[in-house]
Amino acid sequence: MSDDSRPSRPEPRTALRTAAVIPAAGRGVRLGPGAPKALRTLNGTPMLIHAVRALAASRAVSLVVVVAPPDGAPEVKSLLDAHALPDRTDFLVVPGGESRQESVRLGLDALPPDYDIVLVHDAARPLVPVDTVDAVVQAVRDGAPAVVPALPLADTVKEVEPAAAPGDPEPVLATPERARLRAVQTPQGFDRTVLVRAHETVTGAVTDDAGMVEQLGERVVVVPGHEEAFKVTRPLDLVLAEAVLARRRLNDGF
Ligand SMILES: Nc1ccn([C@@H]2O[C@H](COP(=O)(O)OP(=O)(O)OP(=O)(O)O)[C@@H](O)[C@H]2O)c(=O)n1
Ligand SMILES: C[C@](O)(CO)[C@H](O)COP(=O)(O)O
Repeated sequence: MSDDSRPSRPEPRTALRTAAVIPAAGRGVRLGPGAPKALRTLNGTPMLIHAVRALAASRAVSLVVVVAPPDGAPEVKSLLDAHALPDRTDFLVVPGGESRQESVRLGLDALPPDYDIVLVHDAARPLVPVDTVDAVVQAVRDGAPAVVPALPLADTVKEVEPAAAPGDPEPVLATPERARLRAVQTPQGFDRTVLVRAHETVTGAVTDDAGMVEQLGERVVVVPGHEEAFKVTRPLDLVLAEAVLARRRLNDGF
C-alpha cells in the first residue's frame, strides 16, 4: 500500500489545554427533599467537592468551571475556598440554568479562549477515577471530536410505549440487542469548537452533550467507563457512594 492510500490518522494534539465544566445546578429531586444535590455531603464533604477533586486530579485539567445552582454561586465559591484543592488548577464559578443543557452552555460561555479541549462532568458523579478522566482526554488529544466513557449493561433493556397514566402497564415495542448497548457516563470530552457548535445549534430534549454532537453528524467514540463513575441519583446511590469511599480509605490504609 502506498503512503497516499493509507487512511489518514488525526495528529495527536498533546499541546492542547483542557478545561472541565462541572454542571452542579440541579435540584436533585430524585434524591428527595434537602439541599441542592451537589451540595449534599458524602462522608462529610460536599458531593461537588468530591467531583471537583476528581477532575482536578488529572494533570491534563488546568481549569475547572463549576456551574452552581442559579442563586448559589457565592455559596459554591466559599465552598471551593474552604476545601483543599490542587494549586496547579484554576477555578471559576458561574450560576446555572433551568436545565442541564442550559447549565452546560453557561459554563461554556465562561471559558477563556485558550482552552481547546473541554470535559463536561456531572457533579452527580463524584467518584470518577482519574484514570477514566485521563483516558477521555487522551482520546480527544488523539483526534476524536467527542468521547464518552461507557459500560456494558447488566440488565436487558426494553423499548416501551410510555404509560398514559402512572402505574398503567406499558406495551413492549422492542428488545434492543444488549451486546450493542452501552450505559454512558461522564466526563464526556470534546473538541471545544464542536461542543460549542452543538450547544449553539441543537435544540430539543437531549440527555447528554455527546447526543447533541451526534446530531451534528460528528463522530462520537466510546472509551471504557468505570463502575465507580456511577451517577448519584436516588437515595440508595448515597449508600453505595459512601461504601466506595469507605473501601478507598481502607485500601489507602487510613
Ligand atoms: N438545571 C440543571 C439540572 C442539572 N444539572 C446538573 O446536571 C448533572 C446531572 O443531572 P442529574 O443527576 O439529573 O441532577 P438533577 O437534575 O439535580 O437530578 P433530578 O433530576 O433528580 O432533580 C448534575 O450534576 C446536576 O447538578 C445542572 O447543572 N443544571
Ligand atoms: C449526562 C449523563 O450523566 C450521561 O449518562 C446523563 O444523561 C444525565 O442525565 P440526568 O437525567 O440529567 O441525570
